[in-house]
Formats: sequence, C-alpha cells, structure tokens
Amino acid sequence: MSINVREIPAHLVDEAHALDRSDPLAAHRDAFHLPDTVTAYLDGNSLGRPLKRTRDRIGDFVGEEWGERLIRSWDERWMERPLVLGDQLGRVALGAGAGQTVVADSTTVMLYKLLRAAVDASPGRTEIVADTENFPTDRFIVDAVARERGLTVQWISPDPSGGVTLEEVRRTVSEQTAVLLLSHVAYKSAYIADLPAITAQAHRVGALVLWDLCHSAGVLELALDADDVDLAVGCSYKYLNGGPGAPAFGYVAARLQDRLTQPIAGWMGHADPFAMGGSYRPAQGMRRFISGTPPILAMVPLQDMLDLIEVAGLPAIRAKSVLLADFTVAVAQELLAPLGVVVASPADRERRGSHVMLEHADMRDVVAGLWQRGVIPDFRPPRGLRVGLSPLSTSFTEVLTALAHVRELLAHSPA
Ligand SMILES: Cc1ncc(COP(=O)(O)O)c(C=O)c1O
Ligand SMILES: Nc1c(O)cccc1C(=O)C[C@H](N)C(=O)O
Repeated sequence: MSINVREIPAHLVDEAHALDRSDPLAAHRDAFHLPDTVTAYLDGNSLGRPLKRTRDRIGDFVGEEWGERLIRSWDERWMERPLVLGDQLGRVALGAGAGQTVVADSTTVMLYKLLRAAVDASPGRTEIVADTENFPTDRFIVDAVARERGLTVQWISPDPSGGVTLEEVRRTVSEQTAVLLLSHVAYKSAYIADLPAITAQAHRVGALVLWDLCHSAGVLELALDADDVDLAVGCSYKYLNGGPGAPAFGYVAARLQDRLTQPIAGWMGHADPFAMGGSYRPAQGMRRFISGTPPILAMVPLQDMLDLIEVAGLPAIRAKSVLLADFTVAVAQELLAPLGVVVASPADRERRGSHVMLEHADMRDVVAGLWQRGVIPDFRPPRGLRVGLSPLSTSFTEVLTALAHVRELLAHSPA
C-alpha cells in the first residue's frame, strides 16, 4: 500500500524537500543500494545498508587476495589487516592515534576480553559499576565477569528516556570501583552520556572506564585520545555499514596496553604466532587483544565505508544527523503526538544520538504493519518504535514518508 502524500501537511513536504535539496551529503546516498522494494529504511542503527561498490570489492577479494594469492595473503597483508584497519577506524571515526585500535571478534567477545583484562589490572578493587538500561549483552557480560572474579556489581538505574548522568556516576563510583562500563549513546533513548566528564570523574577515584561505542561509531565525533579514554569497544555493522556479523573493534589507550592481559589467550595474539611455541606470550601492542583468526573477508565492507566516511567527514555527518533527528522530533510532535505518541529521546540535540525513540502502546503492531509496507524502523520493548538515522543514506523525505505511514497505521489501529 502506498502513502497518500496529499494527506501529509504541505508545509512538511516542502520542508523535507528543502532539507534534502540543501543537504551537502545528499549525493552520497546514491553510493548505497536503494532497492525499490524498500520505501523507507530507518534501521541503519541496527544494520547499515550496503554500499554498491562492496559487491565488486568482495568479488575482487575472492578472485585476487583469496583466489590467487591464497595462503600467501596472510604474510602479504592479512596478518596486519586488523591493525591497519583499526588505525584507519581510529583516525577517521574515533579520534584515536595509531596503534590503539584493533578490528576482531564480536562486540560481545571484545567486551568480555577488555572488561576482564581491566578488572584483572585493578587488584584490591571489589566492584564493577554499570547501568540497568544498557544493552543486554553489556549487562550479561558484567554479571559474568563479576561472578568469575568474585566482584559485586553496583547498578545505576537511569531514567529510561535519558541516560546515565555525571551526577549518578559521582554518587556511585568510589575507591572500590575497578571498572565503570557505560554505553556512550543509549541504545533505546539515544541519550549521549557526558563521556569526557564521566571519564575524568572515574579517574579521580582511580577507576578505569570501558565505553561501548556501538551507537556512536561512524555518526558522532569522538576524541578518545583527547578525552583520556581508557578502553572502548563497538560494532561495525551499524553506522559503519560493515554488514551482518562484521567484526567489532576494541580500543586500548597506549598507556595501558602492557598492563592488560586479556583472558582468551589464542595463538593469533601471541608474540610470535608461527613459532608455534610451548606457552602463551602476549604480543606487544594491540595484537595481544586478538585471540583466534580474525574474519578478514568480513572486513571488506567496513573498509569501503571508512573510505566514504573519510571523504564525507564526521563533522558533516554529525551535522546532518542532528538535523535529521530534529526533523524527526518535529514531525512526530505534529503528526503523531495527537495520537498519543511520546518522544522518549532527549529534547536537547546536544545530548541526543542518531536515533529517536517514539513510544505508544500499539507500537509492536504498528512496526509489524510498517514492515509489510516496506517501511523499516525497529521495535524495542515494551512500546518503542526506534527511528534510526544514518546520515549518509537517510533522506529527510524518507523520514517524513515513514512517519506518515506510522500516523496512518495508528489512526486505523483498533485501540
Ligand atoms: C550497545 C550495544 N552493545 C553491543 C551490541 C551487540 O553486540 P554483538 O555485536 O556482539 O551482537 C549492540 C547491538 O547489537 C549494542 O547496541
Ligand atoms: N546485532 C543485531 C543482530 O545480530 C540482529 C538484530 C539486531 C541487532 C542489533 O544490532 C540490535 C541493536 N544493537 C540495538 O541497538 O537494538
């Protein structure tokens, strides 16, 4: 069923078109696969769209690096690729100098490795601090590491429509805290935690901080080195468009690398993997945070997106993200608030990441109806429709069309 555009207030259509016309990044949209069967894609914060060039690049990889060079590619480039790509990611998206970022594993596994390593580097400290609104994998890993190492967990319970504040951190971290684990951008509300101030506060009591950057990397300007961040992880299939199951990244500040020993002591993190030596001796630098063979093939799309982000520039990407989110909130207030929809993301654009949470009791059914129409946001329990905004591939018209469909479905829901 297609939307009757005449039902959308004309001033909103004009505004969406004007915003698209004046968008300095608009031309990049054409670099992505945009199939006709998808009316609006607003889930790039879960799985980014593929770039068109990636299809060829994967074909070339199979024919050349893999097909022709075969096992020789490990020596020629693959052994270094997790670190070379990590350096590019650090430079382009994280504000991280070379030698501090590695691409490997899933976020879950990298989170486990860095959290365990950080806890083990903090002898005598008895607790981990984390929050109840974080993504399940983060909470589960905190519980698991605490159990393994006999630590307690101090849980912060932030406002679900907001996120963990500096004040809450100040009240909770102490000389007992080994590590504080937080998401920079909350996966439900999109609240942006005050990363520099929270990091400084944790350091004041001697604690380490591990930041989950899943919803920040590729869409927010980050300055990990300048902000004195200790450790960070993130996934590459959201705003970094690495594709399903693309590897995670881990960042460890250079000043900490020698002090940290991660728990999955595999041969690929060994100082001399091909010596096939008798016992584990961790490599110097970021290589020690690798465990088994890294997924080299799955790094091809990520490389393509990093190249594009480098051209577009993160300041421009963040600027468009802010405009897209402002527009989403304004349209939601005008078209959906009268039907009982509540915007459950920060009103302050400085504290809001690149998605907007819209809540209503019927959202589960509405999202199911939207997917049937080729309009694709996601649903997060108990009542949230999440509008994910990927600045390089999302247009303002796409957002307006999607929210007009939401209005139509809500207006016709039985309630
Ligand atoms: C905050 C956060 N952490 C971690 C993950 C995922 O971890 P993994 O890539 O291991 O599935 C996600 C999304 O899936 C997330 O939103
Ligand atoms: N990683 C995902 C997956 O493998 C399947 C479906 C969704 C996801 C997600 O990324 C969920 C996402 N992190 C979220 O913020 O809700």
